[in-house]
Amino acid sequence: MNEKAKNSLLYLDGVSVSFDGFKALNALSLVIEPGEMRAIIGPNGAGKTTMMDVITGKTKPDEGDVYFSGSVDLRRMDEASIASLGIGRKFQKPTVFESHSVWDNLELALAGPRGPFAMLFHKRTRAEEERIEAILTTIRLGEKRDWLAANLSHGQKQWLEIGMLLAQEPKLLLVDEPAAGMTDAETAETAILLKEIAKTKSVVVVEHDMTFVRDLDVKVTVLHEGSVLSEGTLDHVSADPRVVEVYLGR
Ligand SMILES: Nc1ncnc2c1ncn2[C@@H]1O[C@H](COP(=O)(O)OP(=O)(O)OP(=O)(O)O)[C@@H](O)[C@H]1O
Repeated sequence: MNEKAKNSLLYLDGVSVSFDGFKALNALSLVIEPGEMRAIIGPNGAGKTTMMDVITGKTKPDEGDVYFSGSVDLRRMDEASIASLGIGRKFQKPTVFESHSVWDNLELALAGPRGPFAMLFHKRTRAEEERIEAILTTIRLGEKRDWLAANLSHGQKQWLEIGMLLAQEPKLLLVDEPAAGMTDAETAETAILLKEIAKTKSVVVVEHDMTFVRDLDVKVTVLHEGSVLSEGTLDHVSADPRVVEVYLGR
C-alpha cells in the first residue's frame, strides 16, 4: 500500500461500478484526510450516490481500491461491519422516530445495535446523559428536547438525524444534501453546525446548494460521469471551464 493510502481516513483509487454495462463510477479516485470536511458536487447522475453506496458497502465495486483508516479494505466487508467501523450515513430524507421525543430519539440512537428493546431494561448512566446533552447543544435542539420529533421543522428533523448519527460516535460522516428543503436561515446554521462537527470528525457532504457549499468553505470535488472532473477551492472549481460547461453554467 502507498503512503497516501496509509495516512488517509478514506482512500478510493480507480473505483469503477457498472450497471448493465453503464459505468456509474469510472476509475474514481478520492482521498479524505483525517479531520477533513469535503464537499462533493456534480450534475444529476454524476455518481455521487453510487460513491456513497460503495463507501458504505451497499454496492461493491467491479474494480479499484477502497480503504478506511489507512488499511481496512472496505470491499471485503458488509454494510453492518462498515457501519460499526465508524462510518455513518445520513440520507436526504430524515428518518427520525416521529412519535418519540427529541431526547428519546437520541437515546435510542445511543443504544445503537443493542436496539430499543435493550433500552427498556437499560438504566441510563450519567455519562450517557451528558453525551445526549452535548449532542443537543451541537444540533441546536436543547430547548426542544421534550418535543415530539413530528413537531419539528424539516430542518430541525435533519439536525436531529445528524445528532442520532453523532450518538453512534462515527469517525466519518457521509451527509447527502442536508440543505435540501431547508429555509435560508436553517441552511446557514447547518453550515456552522457541520463545521463544528468537522473539528472532531471527518465529513463528506454531497450538496447542490452553492451558497451552502460556499459557507462550508472547504475543498470541493466535482464529479462528472463517474470520475473527478475538478478539485480545489470553490473559487478554483467555479473558474474551471469544464465545470462551468457540465454543471455550474447550466
Ligand atoms: N441500481 C442501478 N441500476 C442501474 N443504474 C443505476 C443504478 N444506480 C445508479 N444508476 C445510474 O448510475 C448513474 C449514477 O447515479 P447516481 O445516483 O450515483 O448519481 P448522483 O450523482 O447521485 O445523481 P443525483 O444528483 O441525481 O442524486 C445514473 O445514471 C443512474 O441512473
